[in-house]
Amino acid sequence: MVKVIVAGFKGRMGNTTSHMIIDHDDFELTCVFDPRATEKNLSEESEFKDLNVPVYNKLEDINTSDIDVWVDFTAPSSVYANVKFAIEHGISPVVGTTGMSDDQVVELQKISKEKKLGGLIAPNFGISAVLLMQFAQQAAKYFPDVEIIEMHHDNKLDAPSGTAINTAKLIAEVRAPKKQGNPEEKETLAGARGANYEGMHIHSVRLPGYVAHEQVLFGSKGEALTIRQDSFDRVSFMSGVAVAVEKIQGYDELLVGLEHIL
Ligand SMILES: NC(=O)C1=CN([C@@H]2O[C@H](COP(=O)(O)OP(=O)(O)OC[C@H]3O[C@@H](n4cnc5c(N)ncnc54)[C@H](O)[C@@H]3O)[C@@H](O)[C@H]2O)C=CC1
Ligand SMILES: O=C(O)C1=N[C@H](C(=O)O)C[C@H](O)C1
Repeated sequence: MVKVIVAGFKGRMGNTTSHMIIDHDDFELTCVFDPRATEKNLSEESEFKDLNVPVYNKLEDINTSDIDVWVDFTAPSSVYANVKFAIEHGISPVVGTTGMSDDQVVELQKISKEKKLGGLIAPNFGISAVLLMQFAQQAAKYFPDVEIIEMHHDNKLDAPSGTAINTAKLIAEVRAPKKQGNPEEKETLAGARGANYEGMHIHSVRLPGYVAHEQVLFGSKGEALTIRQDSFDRVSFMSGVAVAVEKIQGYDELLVGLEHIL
């Protein structure tokens, strides 16, 4: 039985993940954490009324003695401190929260390596997004002119999305830096061309009704290729989270990308 804490359990992803952990035969929801929580036990919530799961709202109060895996769906401002805390207490992190800097990820990888502790940061747990990133990397070898459009619900805190940044990073591994478009182009409205990652433009759309969607557009002489994925529901991320929770203790370093454990 894998003993799991869900950080950010009061949020959209944290709630969906808590249900998945509870329903999974091989996982036990040991406790949950969210600074927004006022209850002391999950049983105080009607949807969890038959459970006995301690609730924490302060990091330093968490009883870390019997937790194997820390699932984090919190916020860009808190994820680094949470994951560092987990690693320092020998708990394998499975991290979906986006918005960490490259330096923060490198620092966490260093601490994990010293402790020989398995962990995963996945910019996206959806298989459609993992495949989109792989297909996009493959296509970029032949189509170096590319733009990324990511579309999300309007409560999202970070832009561009972690998935869009990761897509651009994967493409950059196979594509020489390139300035796209007309060298003389000028924005008559600031931001019109979006963010720029090594010459690739990334556009962020935020709209009510959307969940998580991405398009990668490639253009060449007389032809174009568009790759698109859609997460219509947050359950789409759960099989990826479950695989990570199940397997992550078998590794001895902090990996980035679900594809490394599939
Ligand atoms: N990797 C993936 O596949 C996915 C990643 N995400 C990412 O997960 C994160 C959470 O997304 P949502 O659930 O939509 O956000 P949300 O805003 O619904 O939930 C975040 C929760 O974290 C809590 N929180 C804030 N600070 C905290 C802390 N220090 N410790 C513990 N909990 C804390 C908040 O009170 C809130 O309940 C975002 O960064 C989002 O981009 C979302 C969907 C899929
Ligand atoms: O905030 C979200 O919702 C999502 N965040 C992740 C990201 O930033 O890429 C993953 C997915 O797109 C949903």
